[in-house]
Amino acid sequence: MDQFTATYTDQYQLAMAQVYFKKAAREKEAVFEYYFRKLPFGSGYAIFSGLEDLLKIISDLKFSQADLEFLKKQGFEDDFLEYLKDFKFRGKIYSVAEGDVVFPTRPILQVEANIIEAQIIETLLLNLLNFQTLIATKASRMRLVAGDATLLDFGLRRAQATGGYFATRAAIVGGFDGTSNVIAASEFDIPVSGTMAHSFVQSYDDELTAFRDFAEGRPQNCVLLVDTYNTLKSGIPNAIKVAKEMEERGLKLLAIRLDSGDLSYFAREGRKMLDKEGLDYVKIAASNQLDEFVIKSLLEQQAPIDIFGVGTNLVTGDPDGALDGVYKLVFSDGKPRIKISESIVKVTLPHKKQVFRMKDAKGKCIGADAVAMFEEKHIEEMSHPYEPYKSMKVGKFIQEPLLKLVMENGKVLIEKRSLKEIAAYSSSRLAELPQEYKRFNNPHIYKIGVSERLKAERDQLIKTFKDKLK
Ligand SMILES: Nc1ncnc2c1ncn2[C@@H]1O[C@H](COP(=O)(O)OP(=O)(O)OP(=O)(O)O)[C@@H](O)[C@H]1O
Ligand SMILES: O=P(O)(O)OC[C@H]1O[C@H](OP(=O)(O)OP(=O)(O)O)[C@H](O)[C@@H]1O
Ligand SMILES: O=C(O)c1cccnc1
Repeated sequence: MDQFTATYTDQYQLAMAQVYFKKAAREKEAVFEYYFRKLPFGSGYAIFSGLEDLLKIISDLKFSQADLEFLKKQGFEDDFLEYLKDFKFRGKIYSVAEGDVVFPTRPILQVEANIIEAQIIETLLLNLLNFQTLIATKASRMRLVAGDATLLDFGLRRAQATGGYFATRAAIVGGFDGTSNVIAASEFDIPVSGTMAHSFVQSYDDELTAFRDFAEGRPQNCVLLVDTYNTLKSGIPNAIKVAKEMEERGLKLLAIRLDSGDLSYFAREGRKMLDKEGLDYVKIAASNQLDEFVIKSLLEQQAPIDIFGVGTNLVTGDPDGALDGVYKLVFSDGKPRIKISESIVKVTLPHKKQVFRMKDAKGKCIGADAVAMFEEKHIEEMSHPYEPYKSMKVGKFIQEPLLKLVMENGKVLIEKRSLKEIAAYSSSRLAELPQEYKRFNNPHIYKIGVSERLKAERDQLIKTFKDKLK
């Protein structure tokens, strides 16, 4: 993660920061919030990912000497560069826990800092959180349909350049079991695994010798790719021969991999052929442009596939190129701030806030979160954010506050969790979400409400701006 210095940002952040600096506004306090507007993949929920990376990077963030020299050449002024030399993020961050299920239009994370620091970290924050949340959500959809099958990330080669690194991490948060990506596995302590490529088989004059040599070189966790020439007539029979030879040496072939054709048909035929030879322990792995829909379909066809290797569609978040997460100013210099728009959906909610998840007496999520003023502890009624006559009494519900202080004075406050722990937390939060929000077709729309106080504050602010324009 060494590539992240404070110039991992857009130039306009620095242009604004220099003006704040010159106008002696550098101690001006600001609160920005992170949220997204639209769920990706037609999903009924998203999985929040990337927080721990973000906090770690922010806590170490500085401008290098080379950064300062570059900025000088761009015309930034000496006194400002002198200030940047000692730049450190010293603010607070409140956030939803990494791995939690999250929904559009309500704050997931809040930054409270002086305005220069809060502005400089914007691009980095959006870059990390939008991407990982997108990929963790995609991975989670595959986990939902894959049941007990093993899910492996094979995506590095298809990822948008270095994005593959964080895509692997996010895939694990979303419920994948392992990866072929060695650097990410080593950095994030993720189980690493893999099979063999077609080139290995092609490089030999015959498939059987290729399989024998591979099994010799990789006696544990050996997986043979069986579709280079002919899956049923050559690949699987040769794999069976090698599996038998391994048995003679006290070893076990782990799996065969199918990478083309009708995966359900080949898996069924392959299973029969292996079982007939007493090789019922040999697993079947499948790959080839898989996604949540193909995995769901294969399992509905009762394809006996134990391991799915997923590349392109996972790490590129197909078909959604990006999560549209934004970072908006909601409070500064002692005053609430609002962005007015012709489109009511784009009018921001002012003030530092808290978000409550509504739960019934048994602790089950009822499918609603309410956004409130930060000071509010319990709310009686929540209103639809835009539709004036829609509201709901919520006083009787357990109200779980979601935004917790995770950074103070630039220091990370939360204990580092392993990815396994984050993934387990994510899965437990997803289990609390009723089924209707998890289906692929027309999922139920999760309710996001605003407290009466917050709504009144917003409406008053809109009125003030409208009155000014009269
Ligand atoms: N039984 C099945 N049910 C649903 N989808 C399947 C099934 N078998 C394979 N698929 C998926 O259908 C697509 C098939 O892709 P394609 O037509 O390119 O076949 P292919 O076998 O890869 O062809 P080629 O031999 O040229 O590589 C892939 O996304 C694959 O995962
Ligand atoms: O289809 P994806 O979900 O993106 O999964 C990854 C794909 O990458 C590999 O193919 P590639 O042709 O790159 O290499 P190979 O010769 O090892 O098959 C692998 O065999 C999968 O087909
Ligand atoms: O290990 C594998 O089989 C693998 C790894 C990356 C991409 N495709 C396949």
